[in-house]
Amino acid sequence: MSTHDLAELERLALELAARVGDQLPAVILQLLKDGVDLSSEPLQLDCSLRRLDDALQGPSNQIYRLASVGLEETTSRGSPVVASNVQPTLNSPIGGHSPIRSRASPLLQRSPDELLEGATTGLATPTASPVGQENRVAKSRKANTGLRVSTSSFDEDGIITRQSSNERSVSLPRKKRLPDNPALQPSTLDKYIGGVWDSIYSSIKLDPTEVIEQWQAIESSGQPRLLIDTEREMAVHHESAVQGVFGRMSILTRKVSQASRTCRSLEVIVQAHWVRCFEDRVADLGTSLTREKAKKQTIAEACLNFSWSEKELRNKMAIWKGYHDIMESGGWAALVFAGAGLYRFCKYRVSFTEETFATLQMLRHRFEVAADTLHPRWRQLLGIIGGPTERKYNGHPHDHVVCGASNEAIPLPITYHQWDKHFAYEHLDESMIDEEVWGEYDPRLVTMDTSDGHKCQQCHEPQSDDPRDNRCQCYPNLYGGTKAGATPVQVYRTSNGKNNGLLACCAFEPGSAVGEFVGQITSGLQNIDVMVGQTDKAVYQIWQGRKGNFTRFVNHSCQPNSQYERFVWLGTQRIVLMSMGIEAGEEITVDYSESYWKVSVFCFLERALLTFLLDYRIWTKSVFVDTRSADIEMEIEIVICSVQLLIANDNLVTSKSSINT
Ligand SMILES: C[S@@+](CC[C@H](N)C(=O)[O-])C[C@H]1O[C@@H](n2cnc3c(N)ncnc32)[C@H](O)[C@@H]1O
Repeated sequence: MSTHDLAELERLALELAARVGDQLPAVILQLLKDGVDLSSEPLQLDCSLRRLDDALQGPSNQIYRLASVGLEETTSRGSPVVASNVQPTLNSPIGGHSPIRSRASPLLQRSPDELLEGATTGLATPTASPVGQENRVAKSRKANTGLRVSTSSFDEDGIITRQSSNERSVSLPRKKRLPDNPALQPSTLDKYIGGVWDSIYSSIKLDPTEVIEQWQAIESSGQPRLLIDTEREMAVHHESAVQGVFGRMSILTRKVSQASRTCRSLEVIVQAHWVRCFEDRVADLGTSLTREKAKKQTIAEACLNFSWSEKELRNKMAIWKGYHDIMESGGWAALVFAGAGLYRFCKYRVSFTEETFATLQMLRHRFEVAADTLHPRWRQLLGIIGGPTERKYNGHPHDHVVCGASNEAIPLPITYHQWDKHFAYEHLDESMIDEEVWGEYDPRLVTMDTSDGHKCQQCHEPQSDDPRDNRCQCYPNLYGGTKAGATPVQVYRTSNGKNNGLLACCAFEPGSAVGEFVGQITSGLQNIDVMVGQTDKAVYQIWQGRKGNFTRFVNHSCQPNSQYERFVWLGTQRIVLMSMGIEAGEEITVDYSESYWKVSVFCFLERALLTFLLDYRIWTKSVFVDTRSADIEMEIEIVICSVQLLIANDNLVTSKSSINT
């Protein structure tokens, strides 16, 4: 077959796929308008080829089913969540949903018999036309799609699991009833742990130098330098000066708040440590006195040093003992990063049970991994009590894989050594273009009118990286210049054969972004896990095998708690992992079996048709695409009028096709 024929075939396959992709949304919309409930039964899209010679023999001709794609999730599941911020786009055949998850097309490995049986296929890789494209084959790992949600609240890894699959619905979060007087409510363990994660992943900077700097600034001039400058500018009193004052005051307030937060951590460190010293002193006196007398004498000594009454001291001690116990089980990070609820947690002691301390012990290394990697100087605070100030976990937060109950975290590369002794992973904040493939071109660029600046395709508000100009609030934690700090997720070691997975440390509201799918923008990879992106101009792959971000560790589940969404930021397509309601402590999962590629019928058909035509050298007249549910049966017939695709004779003739539905 000549190159020209191949090109013609490819063009034909693309055209067919485009037509199917174009018509499908309208067909589904029409069905919805006709009142057909597409959510009650699974919909199926079948793609078949019929041999022309069979067709000529009559209606009993053999139909070659190429692939079968369930459509139910594209019409029902995603909609409620995305309704608020995702509009259908031209590029997604079924309403702006997920791009596809690509694995090598099983079609490529199938025998004609298997094809005739019409087995459901996997995903096809796209045809892109980047510079220097080559087929690079890498090791393939098969996804097992059998993950089911169990019923316990904590599994053996200390991971929260769902109570029932029904909870996985995408309804918006229910508002919690506020307690009558929140300030007086005792803090529960969940709230406490949430507070620790919140502050570890917040922008606070726990570092003794913060306190020293502020103190020195006050001492040297009577008041902070920042304020003196500010007042000078205020005298001028024109608009930019007011703005300047505001800016400086914001910085001063931030620094003093940081210093105050650091002081609070220092305070609880010394108070918890004081309890340990108290116990030592009691033990020391206990060598010559009864324990009761030893304790009484130690309290008397302390009252003298603090200048407090015994009652006052005992009240404080009760709280400090709480700090000490938390530190003993959850480690120093559990105490140092405790949120505002720490005092109440220890005062009411409602959750001071064995289970609580077992849970904190389980989280100890997880807290430490996050604290050490995100706040490299936090352990310096322990210097105040002569504690160890050296970091245990260095590098990037996701260089460490946290393990089940109370085990130390292990280095990420070790978890891949069974497949690759030299495994290394480079953490990226932004995707990188594979220049060998795309040169200078970014295949994620979409065609759009920017005469009026960049407008969001979903909310239609102006987009900008400068937060003062940006009005798009679609995924505010990812785009718009007010990026939050690190995402509260950790790589964890699963115990059920999935190798690593991704854990949520904090809850993610339905519809909020967990993160962007970041990796190497490439093309032409086969037999390897890649995400396929598609714009009106190009089809590209995002590969995360050796570089990327944490979305690389998201496993498949048939009852996922997140999904991928296309989003265009400043004219460049992004793929965002969006929460469908993720609880703190839960594994983050997506459905990357059929549901990813089923929405991109376009890519799938394109490859399926092409492969079939090329491999089996048949000539065809019609392609049928059916959508079916249990009670409705319909058929979208794509009739290619007088197509003569005579590949066997190396003689390719095509004519214009038309589609009937
Ligand atoms: C994107 S990676 C996810 C992270 C992966 N578990 C790891 O350790 O690198 C996809 C691969 O994870 C594995 N995987 C994902 N979900 C799975 C599941 N539910 N059951 C078994 N393996 C799964 C498969 O090997 C798949 O090719």
